[in-house]
Amino acid sequence: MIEFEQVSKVYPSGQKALTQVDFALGSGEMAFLTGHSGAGKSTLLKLITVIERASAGRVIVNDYDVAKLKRKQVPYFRRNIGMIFQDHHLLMDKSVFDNVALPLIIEGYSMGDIKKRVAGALDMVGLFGKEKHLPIMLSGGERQRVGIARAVVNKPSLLLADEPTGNLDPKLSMDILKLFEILNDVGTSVLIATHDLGLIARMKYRTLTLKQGRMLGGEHD
Ligand SMILES: Nc1ncnc2c1ncn2[C@@H]1O[C@H](COP(=O)(O)OP(=O)(O)OP(=O)(O)O)[C@@H](O)[C@H]1O
Repeated sequence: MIEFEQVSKVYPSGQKALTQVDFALGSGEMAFLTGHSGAGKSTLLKLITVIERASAGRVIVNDYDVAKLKRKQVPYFRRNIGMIFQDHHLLMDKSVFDNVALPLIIEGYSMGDIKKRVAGALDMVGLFGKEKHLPIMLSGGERQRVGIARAVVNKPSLLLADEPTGNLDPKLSMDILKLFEILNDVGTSVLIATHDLGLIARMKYRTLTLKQGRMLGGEHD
């Protein structure tokens, strides 16, 4: 599903973000990615989604060697990856329905299909009935769940989350992680970048640790 072979990333400023990183995330696996601020977590996720490209090494995602993807192939490649952000990146002037429907509209689904899938995604995150609300009318945890519904509405095989619980209290954080578990149970691969060691400790998943751009060898439960 994801394979990094000796991957390094140096930004044009000269800043080294990742150095010779090797790791693999298998199909259907769920893992945490952790490390101090500036360790390279966001950069690693950006290499997977081809927001950034590696300076050296090989990144393979869903059987694609991403270095070989042409710029115009990237949007198609990304359809199979759901992305969740700490600050949810919702369109604040659009309803919950419109926010969640966005990936399907871009992909050209029919309105009938869109309604069915959006309803299913909102049901899964416990927001059924809130389609017409604007994000401003929702709590922080609810907004985050709208972001999750949007990320999974087109049933991607891989879900990436960058500090998805950063602004949430422990109870809400746990609720969000339980949602990831539900998605993982139906076969979605999930990689969650987080600082929240307390959260990691409470879950029994593999943990990948970055330190100053290097992946530490020992993986622990
Ligand atoms: N666009 C960029 N241009 C130059 N340097 C960058 C850029 N993005 C990140 N960096 C640098 O690369 C290093 C890794 O940053 P990255 O955002 O991947 O870390 P992180 O582990 O996600 O940190 P945080 O937990 O604080 O979000 C840092 O030194 C950062 O300053």
